[in-house]
Amino acid sequence: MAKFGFEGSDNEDTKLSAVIAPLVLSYNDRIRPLLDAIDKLRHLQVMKEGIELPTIVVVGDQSSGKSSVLESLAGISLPRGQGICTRVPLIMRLQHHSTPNPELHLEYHNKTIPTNETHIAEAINMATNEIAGDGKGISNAPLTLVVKKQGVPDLTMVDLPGITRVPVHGQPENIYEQISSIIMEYIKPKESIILNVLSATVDFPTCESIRMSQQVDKTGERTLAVVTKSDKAPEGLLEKVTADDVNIGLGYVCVRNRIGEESYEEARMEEAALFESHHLLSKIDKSIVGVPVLAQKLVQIQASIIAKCLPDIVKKINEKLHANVSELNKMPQNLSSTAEAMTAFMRILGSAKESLKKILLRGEFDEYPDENEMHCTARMAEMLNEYSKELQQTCEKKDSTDCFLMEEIRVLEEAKGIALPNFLPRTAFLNVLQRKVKQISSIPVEFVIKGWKYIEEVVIFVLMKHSTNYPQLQSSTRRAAQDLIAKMKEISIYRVMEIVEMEKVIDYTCNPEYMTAWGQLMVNQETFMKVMKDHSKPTQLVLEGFGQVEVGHLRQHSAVVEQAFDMKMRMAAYWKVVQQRLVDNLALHLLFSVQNLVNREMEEEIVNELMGPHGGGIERMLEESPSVSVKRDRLNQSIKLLRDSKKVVAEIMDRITANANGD
Ligand SMILES: Nc1nc2c(ncn2[C@@H]2O[C@H](COP(=O)(O)OP(=O)(O)OP(=O)(O)O)[C@@H](O)[C@H]2O)c(=O)[nH]1
Repeated sequence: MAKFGFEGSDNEDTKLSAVIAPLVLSYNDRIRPLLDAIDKLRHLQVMKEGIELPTIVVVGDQSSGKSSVLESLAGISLPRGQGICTRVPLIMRLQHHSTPNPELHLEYHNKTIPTNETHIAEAINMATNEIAGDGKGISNAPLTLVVKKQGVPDLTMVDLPGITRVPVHGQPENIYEQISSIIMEYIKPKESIILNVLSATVDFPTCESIRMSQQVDKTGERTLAVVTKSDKAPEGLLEKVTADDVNIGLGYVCVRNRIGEESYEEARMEEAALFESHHLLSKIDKSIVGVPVLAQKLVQIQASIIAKCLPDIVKKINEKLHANVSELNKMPQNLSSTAEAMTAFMRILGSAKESLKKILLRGEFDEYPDENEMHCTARMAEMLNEYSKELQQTCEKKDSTDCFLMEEIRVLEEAKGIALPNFLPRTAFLNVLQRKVKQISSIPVEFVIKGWKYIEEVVIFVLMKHSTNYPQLQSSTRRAAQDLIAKMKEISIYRVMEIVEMEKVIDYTCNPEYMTAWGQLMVNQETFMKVMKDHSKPTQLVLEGFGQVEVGHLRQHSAVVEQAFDMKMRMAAYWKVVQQRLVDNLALHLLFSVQNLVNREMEEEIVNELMGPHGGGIERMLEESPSVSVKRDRLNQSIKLLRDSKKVVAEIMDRITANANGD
């Protein structure tokens, strides 16, 4: 109990265990305003905003005596009996009031139904039937019972349906799962105090309610056990509560509830007499027996948990309020004229265009610092590098599988004509070039397809992000972007195929690198030819640009080998130029296309699409989309709720401060 810092001595508790009304004397005045504030917050349903309130939750196995405990505390009759009685969460607000006439009412479905002590059980049953249906089903929609009565402790508790594993006749098959999920919802928050009602007639470790509370409160620091039916099973009760096999951090209170048609006062007298004179029960310490002790403990626990949770509640209310107000401010204004709609539309297009310029053209990604996919210039550079590497690797792979110079020799043999032998036939060179280009011809096309796919994803993401507040614009905007990019991709593919085709049929460069590279490669020719002619020399040699090659097989082609070597070296020098051109041209083309897309064509295409037969026109922006208006309503409601809640907690905090200052 020290965990919550409770005050009050055992002696005081002992005195209270005598039959007295009111049940709790001293705490009410101090606790009442705090509890009222929490009850007001509960009534405002601040829990809907994810803010948990300190709550005493009553759990227990079916027929363990939960309702009986509550009626003992409230001094009224609740529906009691065999089988399931509590079918909805019953929020019970007990309030001491000074007038002798009790006032009772039920609150549910936004209505208040006054009732009285005689008809309360009946009224609860009717309300339960209205909430959960006439059968045996259960519901998690709560029913509130307010009891204002002289002498009751100021306490708010939630009684939950009793846990049962076996559905009784007429109950749904999954009754256990339904009840467990309601119980879990209430006992999980760390702000909840679990009042675990255990019947003295059962073995505590076998109780389902113990199993459940242990799941959420392992150390038991927020669990208090009430042992009912002490009169029915007095043997061994003292040992059971002393042994504490089930880890109850806040301790045990043994009670004897009202039995049969006893009046409330009679029941209290019977209970006091039982614990006073029963030969076994009288041995239990008086600080842990009787309903008055239970009332006292609950009031203390409630006060300390409220005091502990209140600052956090205030903080959470303020945070949520702030977050919701700024979200509402970010929402679009309601547009009322075409001019306003046009301005909003142009603003969206303008901001999307600026965003795309930044990420696609200028490489500024301050809007998306953590989303690597949106760092477009870097991603496109990576794609280009990969493409360049793939071009190179594909050629090298092919070269390494062929025997050195054999392709050139074959082509030269076929290009032979009646002509002077030392002229390199151009057709042979073009033939080899064609084969090489053919080997890599699909790579540039795949590159542009991949590039456009990426650009499309980025463009659509940015457009959707900037038009989130106008979902009615999004389908035509998306369509326009997709159509435009599809068109541009087609053009790119055509253009790339043309570039590849040019490389295939024409051999030209003005790049001086070609001559330089050829010159460097030809330095090896003399050594190579010596090996060809002098059969005593080793047939392996290292050639600049080719590494170690085997040349023995070429000695039988001495007529063309020199020419083949020359052709290979020309091709090697020229191929570097071709590869470079294929990378440079595609990079220039793609960047140029992206510039056109962002700077000119996108805007035009989107406007045309929106104004076109399927676009719906700019007027569509005037109709607020249902999702936006639902969101606006939700935010407004939530802001109102939080403002009301803030007022409630502000009042109580002012009071606490005033008290602390001794006002
Ligand atoms: N002898 C005796 N009987 C008790 C005591 N407490 C409860 N009962 C009886 O046990 C039965 C079940 O009590 P309820 O209070 O309806 O139990 P419950 O846990 O609210 O039941 P459900 O909500 O339906 O699960 C009733 O017949 C009560 O009269 C007690 O201290 N002594």
